[in-house]
Amino acid sequence: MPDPTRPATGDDDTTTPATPATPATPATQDSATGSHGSTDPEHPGERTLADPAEEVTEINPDVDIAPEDIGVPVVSEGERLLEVDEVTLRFGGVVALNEVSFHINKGEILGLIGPNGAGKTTCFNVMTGVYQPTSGAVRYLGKPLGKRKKFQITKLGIARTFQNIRLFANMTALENVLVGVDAHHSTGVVSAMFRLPKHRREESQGYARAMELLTFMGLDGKADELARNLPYGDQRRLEIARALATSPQLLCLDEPAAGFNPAEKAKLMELIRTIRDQGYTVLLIEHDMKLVMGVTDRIVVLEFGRKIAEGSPAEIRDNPAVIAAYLGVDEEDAS
Ligand SMILES: Nc1ncnc2c1ncn2[C@@H]1O[C@H](COP(=O)(O)OP(=O)(O)OP(=O)(O)O)[C@@H](O)[C@H]1O
Repeated sequence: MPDPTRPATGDDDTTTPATPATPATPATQDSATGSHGSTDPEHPGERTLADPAEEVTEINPDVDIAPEDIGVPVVSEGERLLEVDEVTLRFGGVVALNEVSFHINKGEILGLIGPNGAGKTTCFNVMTGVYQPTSGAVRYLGKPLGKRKKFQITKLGIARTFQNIRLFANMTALENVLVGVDAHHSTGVVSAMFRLPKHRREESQGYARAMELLTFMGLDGKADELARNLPYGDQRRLEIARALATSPQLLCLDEPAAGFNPAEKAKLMELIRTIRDQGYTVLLIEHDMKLVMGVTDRIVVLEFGRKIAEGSPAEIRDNPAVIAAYLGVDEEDAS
């Protein structure tokens, strides 16, 4: 389970191949209090959680942010994009994932839910190369991810955000998105040093792409602000923009609504739907049931590392095993 107090170093960040020169400042929520609009003691005056009084940034849904061609095969709408096949992952005696199988079709929004410690984040970590499964396989576009490293998986078209925001806090909003764009650029150090034409072309295209994504998110006016100075909700949106900058086929969002007030959650639902409508497939871990039920096409439920249910939001809502898992009672008592 990720440490909520951990700094935003980008250590296991699939979208951020480089570590910034200046150590990033944590942009994390106060999980101990769960309070809204709190401040980071090291940076008085900076918000770390969405403030209910804060105006919610409006997105610009008409800006074209469809994934760019990054040279990987693209499957058609409704075809299988990713498959988790009998994946088991052990941490010593802890079986974090126990023969878990499910798949994600191109163009859908799939919810991955379950009580605390169910294995959701571990599942993301297996899908993004942070961990290798003890047994089983993850197949993307029909091929096993095998021992691919995080940056290789990013290049294949899988991007993620984190439960606890991991922006480069001392870089601007624009620079954070440019890091994502750079993930699939092909020119190397020599090209950059001599500013060869191909490098200059990639640079200006990357800048345009990053600005498009910021505009889509409603953050273009804040492009030059340091990530650490952005309101909490904008930091969350910026993290999504950075993930989209890698032009993924599959976008994995790990609790994107954590710390959000109801107005922010409503806007987030609109954002997720719009992202899907622009051609992305979305895998969503989220504890907020209203949001999950309202935005997903299908839901997979984990409990103690096992898949206990899979189906439409309506099916999941009425599933006795799911109700029991959430209420902590026996299935019979829940039915
Ligand atoms: N690196 C690790 N080393 C040892 N155990 C781990 C590690 N990562 C996760 N676990 C354990 O694996 C299980 C699943 O954890 P995971 O974080 O995937 O759950 P989760 O469903 O994401 O929970 P939450 O909703 O609280 O984030 C837990 O028992 C957790 O303690």
